[in-house]
Amino acid sequence: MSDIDNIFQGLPTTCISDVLGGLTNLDYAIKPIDHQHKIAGRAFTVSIPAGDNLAVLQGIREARPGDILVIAAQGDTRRAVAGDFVVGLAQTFRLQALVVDGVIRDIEGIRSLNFPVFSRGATIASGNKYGGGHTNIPISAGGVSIQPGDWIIGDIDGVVAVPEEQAQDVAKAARNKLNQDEERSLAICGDQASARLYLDKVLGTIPNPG
Ligand SMILES: O=C([O-])CC(=O)C(=O)O
Repeated sequence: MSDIDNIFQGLPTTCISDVLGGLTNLDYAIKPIDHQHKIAGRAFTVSIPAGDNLAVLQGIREARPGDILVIAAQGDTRRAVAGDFVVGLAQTFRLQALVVDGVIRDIEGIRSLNFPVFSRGATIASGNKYGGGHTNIPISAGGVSIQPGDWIIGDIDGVVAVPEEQAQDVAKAARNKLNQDEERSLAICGDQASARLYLDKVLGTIPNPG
C-alpha cells in the first residue's frame, strides 16, 4: 500500500480513539517492543488456542504484503506466540507488523530485525504446534472485535482498530482532531495568560468544582 492510499498514515492512535469514543482500543497492555514503531494497515486475522501457534504460521503464509497479522491468543501469557524466527518469516513475506493478544519471546532478536511487534510482553517458553487455530475470520483481540480487513493503527500509546466501513469518516475526523489539538497547544501552552483564560473557561463550565 502506498502512503497515499493509507488514510491513517501519520495519525496518532489517540486522535483515532477520541473520534471513536475509546471503544475500539485494544487492551492497554498490548504495546510495541520498539517505542519508535508506528503501524497503520489492514488486519489479517488469526485465532489460536492458548499455547499453540501453528495457525500463526498459516496466517503468515496466507496474508498479503502490508497486512498486519492480528493474533487472538486469548491473552495467554504462558507460551510465546512468536519468537525471532516466526517474526523473521513475517518480515520475509513483507507483512507490516504483528499484533498479539498474548506474549512473544526473543526480544533481542526481534529488536535486531526492526520489525514492528505489539504484544502483552515476553515470556521464555515457545508455543506448541499441534494446530487447532483459524485464519481470516472474525476475532476478539485485546477485548475488541476485529474483522479481516479492518484497519489497525498502533504506536507507543497502544493499538486501535477501525471497522472498515467507518474508515474514511474516522480518518477524516481524526485528522481534524489532530489539527485542532495542535492549534490549541500552540495557542495556549507556554503562555500563562492564555493558559489561565483557558482554565477559567473550562472550569467555569463545571457547576460545583471541588
Ligand atoms: O518457533 C516458535 O514457535 C517460536 C520461536 O522460538 C521463534 O519464532 O523463534
